[in-house]
Amino acid sequence: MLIDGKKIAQELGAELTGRVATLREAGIVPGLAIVVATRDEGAAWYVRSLVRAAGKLGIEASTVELPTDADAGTIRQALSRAGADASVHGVMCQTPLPGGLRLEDIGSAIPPEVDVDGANPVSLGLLASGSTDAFAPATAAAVLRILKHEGTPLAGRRAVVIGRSNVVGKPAALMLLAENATVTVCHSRTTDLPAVAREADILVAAVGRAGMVTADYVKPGAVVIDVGTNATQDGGLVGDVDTAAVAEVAGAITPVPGGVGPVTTMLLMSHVVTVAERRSMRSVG
Ligand SMILES: Nc1nc(=O)c2c([nH]1)NC[C@@H]1CN(c3ccc(C(=O)N[C@@H](CCC(=O)O)C(=O)O)cc3)C=[N+]21
Repeated sequence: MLIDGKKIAQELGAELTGRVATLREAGIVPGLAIVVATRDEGAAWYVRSLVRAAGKLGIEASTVELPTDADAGTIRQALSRAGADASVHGVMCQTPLPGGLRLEDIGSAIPPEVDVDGANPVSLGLLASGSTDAFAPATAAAVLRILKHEGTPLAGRRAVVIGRSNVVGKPAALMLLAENATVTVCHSRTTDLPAVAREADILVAAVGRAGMVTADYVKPGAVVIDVGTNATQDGGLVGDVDTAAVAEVAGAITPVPGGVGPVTTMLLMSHVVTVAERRSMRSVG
């Protein structure tokens, strides 16, 4: 069975429209600032998608375009400036960053309160310690949202995450752990990866290698979440999973496109709206 991420995103969008309307009635316009210091086509696509989604929902999205040779100091300054703006409820920084910079190096400039894509190491630490105040990266949050939407049991079940990045693999593993799954995190040094993956009731693929996860990685009936967004030569998009082959074995699988991506976009919006709601509650007292 293919999981319809677009439909889940639409449901989230309908719920968000109501929450934004309530805020706007109180004179609050949720605002998202996107700092862009990359010419990466995937990032450019995502920025356009975010701006479009924000527009539909009544969220004010602004982009801060930096030169592609911007250094860490320049990016950090743009992030903290956006974070200090009272009309901004969410700040995110597009990756990949220029000059080999890592998101971990600049993410600490985003105040944790408005860190809607979980880029500040403090947010990851809060997530690890079980706090619900911090935001997980939207992509990792999308993995969990899809599993919950599908009613996939998590407690006591075996989850295997392939990939250990700070933006997907690690936070997704922490969130699965918080749901009482038994979690294994695999990576490039894992021995006999297919055998480990085959133990999974829930398999999350976040490696960034097109079609790497084949049918021999999958236990019959497992739920497979494909986080990969790999550009193909003809301008298309494929995941980390060989979807057609794995769909024959899996109980359910997210396609690419139309799986994790659309849910990610909506959850980023949802995080912005949550910050606006939190701030409005505080100002009421
Ligand atoms: N700090 C940061 N956080 C990110 O989450 C982040 C980022 N930087 N930089 C760029 C990548 C890319 N990314 C995508 C999100 C959704 C789709 C998406 O929704 N794609 C559509 C299809 C697109 C198509 O067909 O071309 C889909 O999957 O259905 C794609 C790509 C988030 N990224």
